[in-house]
Amino acid sequence: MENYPAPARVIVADLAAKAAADPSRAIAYQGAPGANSHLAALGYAPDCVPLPCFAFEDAIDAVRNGQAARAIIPIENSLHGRVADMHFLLPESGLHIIDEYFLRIRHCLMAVDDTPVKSAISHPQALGQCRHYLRERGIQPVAYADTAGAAALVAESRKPGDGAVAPYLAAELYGLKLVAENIEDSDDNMTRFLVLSREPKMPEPGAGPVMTTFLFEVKNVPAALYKAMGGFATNGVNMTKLESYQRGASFAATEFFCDIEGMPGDPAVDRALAELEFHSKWVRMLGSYRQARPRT
Ligand SMILES: O=C(O)C(=O)Cc1ccccc1
Repeated sequence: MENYPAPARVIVADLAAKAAADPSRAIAYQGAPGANSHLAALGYAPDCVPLPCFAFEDAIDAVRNGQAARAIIPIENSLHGRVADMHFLLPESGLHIIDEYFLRIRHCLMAVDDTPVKSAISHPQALGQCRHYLRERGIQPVAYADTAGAAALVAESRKPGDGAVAPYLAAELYGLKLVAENIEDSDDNMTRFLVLSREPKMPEPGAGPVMTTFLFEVKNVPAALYKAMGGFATNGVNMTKLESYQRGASFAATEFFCDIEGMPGDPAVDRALAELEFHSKWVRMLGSYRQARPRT
């Protein structure tokens, strides 16, 4: 609680008390009340209690220790790429991906008064999504833990010329004046969120395909990745994401974050995963869930 700027603490305390009264309704997220992840929790489950957590690890711990039934974590954005390093957070978390959720991200510039804004404080992802708007006006981006936390900080410091880039709700919660709305550099500014749970869950019935997300590390031999991927091609399993990421001092891009259509138990998927495992040092399944937005 003490990590948050003072204007956010009373709201955080209220939400924490509501979550403690009924953890089954609580959805933990990283950030202060009014952050995009707060909006995502309410959009995904309107009757939930959004539980603000200062760091991603705190949101994951809240699910692990039973303070919240689920966590909702931003993973990638259509304008600015990867948001959270889930491949670092998830494997050791012991949690399962049970759903995905897409939120249209709308950024507002807000301040305590009408002084021209010289610095915009916000989450690096939000600053990156408004890069052209800020640059064209000579506004200096300043990184902070999250968007709404930045708004609470501006409301607390009341320094003339400081602004925050945050959702409209944050301006309301922390009593800031709106300088501009929808300052993101493109209209199709979407963030994909993953919903995490202690227990795996069968994908909900629905029109879209089932998705499965997993991590793997290929053996460091020629053509290992090519051969590891071959099983998906020969079995007709559609791969919608393959991202390499760096972990450890090897600096060899051999670890990957992958999304496919289908799930274990599908014969074609099982055959493809068997070939993947043969050419990999390890494979870590993170969860299966219904596709929430078609991959066009
Ligand atoms: O800081 C927030 O509002 C977050 O929830 C993180 C974030 C920031 C920008 C886009 C999506 C999520």
